Amino acid sequence: MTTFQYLIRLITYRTKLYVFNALAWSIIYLVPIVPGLITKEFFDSLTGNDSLKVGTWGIIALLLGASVARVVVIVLGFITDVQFRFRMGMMLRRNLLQHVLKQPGARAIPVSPGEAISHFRDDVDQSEEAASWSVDIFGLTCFAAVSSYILVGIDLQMTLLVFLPLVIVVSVAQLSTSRLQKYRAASRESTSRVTGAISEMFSNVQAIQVAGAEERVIERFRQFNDDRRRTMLKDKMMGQMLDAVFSNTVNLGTGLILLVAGQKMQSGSFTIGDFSLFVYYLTFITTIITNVGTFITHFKQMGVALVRLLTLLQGAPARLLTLKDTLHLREGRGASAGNSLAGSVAGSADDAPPLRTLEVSGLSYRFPETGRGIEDVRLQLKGGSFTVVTGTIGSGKTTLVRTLLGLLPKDEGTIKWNGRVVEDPATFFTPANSAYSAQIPRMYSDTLRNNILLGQREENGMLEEAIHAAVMEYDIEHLQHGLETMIGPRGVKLSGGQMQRTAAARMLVRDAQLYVFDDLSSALDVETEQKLWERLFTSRGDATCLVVSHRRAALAHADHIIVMNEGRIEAEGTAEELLRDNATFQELWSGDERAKG
Ligand SMILES: Nc1ncnc2c1ncn2[C@@H]1O[C@H](COP(=O)(O)OP(=O)(O)OP(=O)(O)O)[C@@H](O)[C@H]1O
Repeated sequence: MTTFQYLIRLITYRTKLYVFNALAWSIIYLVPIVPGLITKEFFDSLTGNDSLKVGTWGIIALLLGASVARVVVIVLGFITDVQFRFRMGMMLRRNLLQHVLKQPGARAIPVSPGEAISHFRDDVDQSEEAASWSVDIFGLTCFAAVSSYILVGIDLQMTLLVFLPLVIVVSVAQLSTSRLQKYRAASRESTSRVTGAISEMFSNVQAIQVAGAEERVIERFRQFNDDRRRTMLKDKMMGQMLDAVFSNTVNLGTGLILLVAGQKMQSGSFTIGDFSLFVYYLTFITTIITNVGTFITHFKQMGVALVRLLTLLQGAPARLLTLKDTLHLREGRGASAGNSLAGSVAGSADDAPPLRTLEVSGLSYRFPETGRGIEDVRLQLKGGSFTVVTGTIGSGKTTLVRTLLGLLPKDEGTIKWNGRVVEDPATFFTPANSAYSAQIPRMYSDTLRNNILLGQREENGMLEEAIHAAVMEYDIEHLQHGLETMIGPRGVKLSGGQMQRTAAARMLVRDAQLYVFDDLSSALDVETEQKLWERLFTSRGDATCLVVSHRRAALAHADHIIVMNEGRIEAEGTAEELLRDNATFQELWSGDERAKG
């Protein structure tokens, strides 16, 4: 999509509103024509050349009337402009958000959260700005057409002198736009890096402290800021230089007109009224030149914003950005697409039939950055079984469960629920079909209760059961406000083990047919870990469990164990079989023993 096509798509999002806005602003720009003519009339009345003959008070009344009319249309223009800009900006943000929400959870955005926020905020604002300024171009063109008609009628040569600067400035602006575009892109990039670094620092405070990396992190942050200062300076300097060129070209034109007008007035071919009209319109022509330049600048910057917004789409068609839809994410296209997806295969997220078998065949996913991941994974889970995926560090355990659940987009492979293909795992593997707890659980700045429930209604003692199964009851007793204790970024910091068990409770509080745990017990002491797996094993009822772990306490409960190595399944079987036949498993088993010892 070119910048121009993007602009057109933004404009046509609410065509009527845009036309109304353009009309309002055309009137705003045209209204000054009238006071110009009235002022000419006034000066001509002094020399007896006036044609209206309304007297001084009549002229004052006309000027007042024109001013009031202008104020009214300006208010109207701002109302339409705000309406148009808001809708356009919200449409872009909505479409971007909808796209991000539809992406596999683990690859929803291709940049850091800080950078993504900057795209949502600044690049959308930039696009709004350019589309909004395009309205002014209509008004300015109308003003230029009507005023030049009037001025040409008075004196062609003088009129050319008025409009000459316009041509020069537009040419200069055109020539320098590619450089401005480059500087703008660089300043945006460096701002994103600073925002991204702040976000990373705040979310990794503990890791930075533990690694004693404060100095290095601050040094890196300083470099980013220095870089930003340099690029911003270039960007601003270029902008200011263009501004200076715009205004000085106009001043030069003004000087020329004054010189020529002086000679003509001496010769009597030019009245004082004509002179006042030229001078009066010149002020507005200055605005025209500046505003045309501003629009060109905004248009070029919009091109930069478009490229950055498209990165958030991660290769999806550019038209997604400007799809015309209701601003509510839950209504219209979003909701209908969700229903049809879920309904097409293996039932919707709420009504999948009881799980008898979950089959995975040929499942592959390679991270584009490293080319590593999982390759041709084939496995089968029986309904009600307890399967543990184990393997050395980096062998692909997390990638396997994430690809299975649709959190990573599979490159190849089929997933079947009771023999029926699951077309969209991301939509399908959600409660009440499936629940998942990630390796690094996320906690929110809220009460422990809300962190577990995450919007789920509390009913039938499910919360207490989940807390018990997750071995959390002792911890809750010892927290000052129990379940109402504020945790997360601005509350009590939970230990790694408490976070893992909170995540387990969060998962268990949801009824699901398939529970997927990724490394749930790595931060637990031996006794708690033992208790946790026992309780999970007994409280899960008929549910099927897929557990990523290399811990004996988990392996001991497994009906079936899958050993991963280098992204592939190396061996499968019971603990007994694998202990007998598989060297990797023997190593993992004894490694866990050593870790405990
Ligand atoms: N975000 C990522 N980008 C690029 N490569 C990745 C990413 N995450 C994992 N990998 C690579 O994919 C491979 C599998 O990683 P994965 O995290 O699935 O292993 P794992 O067995 O779960 O390891 P661990 O026991 O440390 O959790 C590894 O080689 C890893 O380096």
